[in-house]
Amino acid sequence: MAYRVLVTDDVDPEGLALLAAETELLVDEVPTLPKDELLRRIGDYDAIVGRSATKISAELLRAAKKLRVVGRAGVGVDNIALDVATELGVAIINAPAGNTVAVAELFFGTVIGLLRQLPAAALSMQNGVWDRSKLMGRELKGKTLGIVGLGRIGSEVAMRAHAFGMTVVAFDPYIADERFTALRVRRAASLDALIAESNILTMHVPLNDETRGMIGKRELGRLPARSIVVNMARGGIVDEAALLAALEADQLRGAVLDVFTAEPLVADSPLRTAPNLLLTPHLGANTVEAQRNVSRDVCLAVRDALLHNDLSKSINVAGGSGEWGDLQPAMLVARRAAAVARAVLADQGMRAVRRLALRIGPDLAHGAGPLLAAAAAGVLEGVIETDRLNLINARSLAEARGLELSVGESNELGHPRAIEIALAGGMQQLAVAGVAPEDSKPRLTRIGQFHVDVNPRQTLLILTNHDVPGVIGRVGTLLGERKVNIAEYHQARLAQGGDALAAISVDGAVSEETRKALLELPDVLTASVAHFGAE
Ligand SMILES: NC(=O)c1ccc[n+]([C@@H]2O[C@H](COP(=O)([O-])OP(=O)(O)OC[C@H]3O[C@@H](n4cnc5c(N)ncnc54)[C@H](O)[C@@H]3O)[C@@H](O)[C@H]2O)c1
Ligand SMILES: O=C(O)[C@H](O)COP(=O)(O)O
Repeated sequence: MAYRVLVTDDVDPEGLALLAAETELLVDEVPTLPKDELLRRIGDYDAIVGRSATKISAELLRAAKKLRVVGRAGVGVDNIALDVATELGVAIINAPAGNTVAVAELFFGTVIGLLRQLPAAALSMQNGVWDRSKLMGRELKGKTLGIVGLGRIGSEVAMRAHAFGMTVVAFDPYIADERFTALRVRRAASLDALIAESNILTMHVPLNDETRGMIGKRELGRLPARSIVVNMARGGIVDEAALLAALEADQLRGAVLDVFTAEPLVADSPLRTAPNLLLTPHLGANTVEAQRNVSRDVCLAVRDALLHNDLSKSINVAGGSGEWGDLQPAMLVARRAAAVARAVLADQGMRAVRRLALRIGPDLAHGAGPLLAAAAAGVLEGVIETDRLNLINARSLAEARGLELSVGESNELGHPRAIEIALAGGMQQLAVAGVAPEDSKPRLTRIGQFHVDVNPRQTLLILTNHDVPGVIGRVGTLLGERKVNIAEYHQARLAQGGDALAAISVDGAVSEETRKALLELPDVLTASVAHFGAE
């Protein structure tokens, strides 16, 4: 089956070639499309790859019935309706690291340009003028640089600032002290404290409800006299009207803006003629190297998501960034253990699951988010009507049905890569456990109190019976007569002559009629079937 990928917004050809090289991917490259045209065409596509110029709105996502992946060749995803994408199970993949250096270098280029009046100097030379006295500049050395947001770009700016002999201070409540120490950056106790000492204040945070309008009239008024403000992150983080007023009042030495509340900036914007304001048309990521990097990164991840269902680079799987190679078997165990627990409880009359508690061994602690999503998917599969149940939307779909989800690390599961799913509702509960060792196949190891050892392949039959001779033979004969092939048969009991449980892994499906026939056999007490969906 071929997947169709729509590419907009001038994405670098090196990444696109990686997509086009796959026979199962059909790539259509178009210029940035007007909203209505994109809306009309999007229904045909499994993936879209673009940059910030294409708005991936809620309306667009709801119209995109086949869409599985949105690839963003860059960092910012404020042009994408993330909540709706998550609800619909559409993976959002960006390229977070490829353009970091490009922005950091533009920061120094523009700030030095502003301090040394380079735009005015170049213009004067073009106009035949030679006037050095009007073009007196200032140095970076000895100035205090205040960085808001010590993430990828903020860090690269900090490292380079040391080379210029600057004092570097930053405000970022989400970054640990160790990182500040490693970068030799002093932590400001608050944004106000940072502002109070910054000769140059630069923003490197995402645009969100917390950061919109973060630097307004009040904050600009608290900067030391003759400071510089730089915004290369997103338009709206620095209030444009307040900045304009401060520049016109000669309150600041100057400012640099690379990003704007509305892009492209309208031709008659008052910002274009504001004094001491150096403007660039969103050039932060516009280097050959950065565009090549982000295009390659995002196209590889989009390819893997479409062709190999690898969602590890998707930013809307909770806690899911990073490598998932070692997590895949554990996710399979989590999903299948949850499906088994749900099937067994449903046959005991408990259909409305209220709580899902996941416990994981210490070696899986890094995968808590994706493993919880996998478990939620296991509880929901076959129960809810959706053709897009996946690791992206499973948690929100489960929570929307009133299911409480929790995850915790435990050393008491008997294996560092063990997984236990406990489902509860009403008075009933059941725990199903398994392991995903690094060197052997994933197994289910416990169903309720019964110790089993079975590889959860296509379908698992779970029978309880009296522990008397002859049951295994009768079950085997019945399944054989109905052409159900047994892959593994694991019988467990708590005590001789008591109740026993059989975990029977079979190829293909087991019909409801076969399940009922099993229940008719002497000494069989319950029969549950867990059909596992696609991995
Ligand atoms: N101009 C351009 O072309 C261009 C290019 C790349 C990135 N960007 C923008 O730059 C910004 C930063 O990119 P990045 O790759 O460094 O992101 P990042 O996620 O690595 O870093 C962002 C940092 O902001 C911090 N942060 C979040 N909220 C905060 C708050 N309220 N106060 C203080 N700190 C806060 C986070 O803890 C994080 O460390 C993004 O908005 C991105 O879209 C612009
Ligand atoms: O968020 C980003 O990566 C930058 O703002 C670059 O955006 P662009 O890809 O539209 O140039």
